[in-house]
Amino acid sequence: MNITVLGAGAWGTAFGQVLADAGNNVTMWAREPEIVEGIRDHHHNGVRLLSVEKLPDNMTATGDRAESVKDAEIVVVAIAAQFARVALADFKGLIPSDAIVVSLMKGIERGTSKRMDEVVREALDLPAERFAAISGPNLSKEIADRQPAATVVGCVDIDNARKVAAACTTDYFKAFVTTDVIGLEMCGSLKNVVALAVGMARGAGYGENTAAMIETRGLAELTALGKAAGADPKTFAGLAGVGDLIATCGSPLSRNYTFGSNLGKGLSVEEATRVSNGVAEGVPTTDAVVALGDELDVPTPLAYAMSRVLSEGISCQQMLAELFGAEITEE
Ligand SMILES: NC(=O)C1=CN([C@@H]2O[C@H](COP(=O)(O)OP(=O)(O)OC[C@H]3O[C@@H](n4cnc5c(N)ncnc54)[C@H](OP(=O)(O)O)[C@@H]3O)[C@@H](O)[C@H]2O)C=CC1
Ligand SMILES: O=C(CO)COP(=O)(O)O
Repeated sequence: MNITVLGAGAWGTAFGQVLADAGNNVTMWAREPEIVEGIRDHHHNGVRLLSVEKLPDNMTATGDRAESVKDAEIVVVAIAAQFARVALADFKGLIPSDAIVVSLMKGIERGTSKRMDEVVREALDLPAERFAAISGPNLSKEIADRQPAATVVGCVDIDNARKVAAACTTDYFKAFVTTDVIGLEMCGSLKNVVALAVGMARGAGYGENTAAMIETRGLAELTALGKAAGADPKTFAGLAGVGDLIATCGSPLSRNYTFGSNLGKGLSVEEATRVSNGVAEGVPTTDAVVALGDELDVPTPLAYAMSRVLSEGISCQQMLAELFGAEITEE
């Protein structure tokens, strides 16, 4: 198939390699000429994915929007979530009317509290059956190294989910399918907030018990919010839920975990942002989760505590104290 990836960041590029390994013709669209030339002329992304020396031959790049998508059967969006709406507006009318649009993004839009399925569909005026989300424990560097991994493709039209899954299946990358798009979106976005908190506790020197407490309470919070938003609770026990929590909350390869860890070590939000190796989606998503919780009448103590860390600079100890009320409650 002809597949275009919009955004040649770490995951966009690594996923582009998966698609190329699966036998597709892959075109990367990037706005930076240095990245376009690197991929097109040298099969290398020296800005965002240095660990891969040579990207596959069936992978090229362009900075021209119309050219990038003109023959695309699948268009994959891998742009930092808060910029997806504005970036996609420039592609409206250019994407072939039968192409499936796939989002790799894990975030909630600040200001609107909308999930990426909502943002992408609104920006491109796309019917639900032509939208798919991909989410799972997918740390980009490990997948770029072709380590075995799995993910979940979600689309309300299961045949289209299968089509996308087939297009990204290789001997090291396995894709499952679901119709629970909302569940995938909620899992991927909310686990980043949990990873910030776990990273912060780790950076402050706390051990396994504290990490397990935050991950478990975080899972309960994202499950409650997801259910209220219309997700299938089963999704939260799968690869995109527990699976991604384990990967992201346990690895320094995660930008969210590392961002939190730097806060726990005493860096300010500005300092942690400066040293971040790519976008830490949990940072802008935290406030959006609190707003969504208010909207859906679901308590979000973890997201609220992290929002106070990010806006008021409360300590790790204060953040953890915020997770629980004074009264004794059932788990
Ligand atoms: N890295 C990972 O392991 C995984 C990431 N994800 C998700 O995938 C998404 C992308 O992540 P990743 O590739 O790693 O992030 P990076 O930080 O490496 O890259 C972000 C990408 O967004 C682009 N971008 C930012 N602002 C704009 C804009 N205004 N217009 C156009 N493009 C823009 C950047 O372009 P430029 O280079 O020009 O700034 C870059 O291509 C995120 O939502 C993330 O949560 C999901 C699973 C795994
Ligand atoms: O989503 C991810 C792994 O599944 C990547 O996490 P980060 O965005 O924190 O690096």
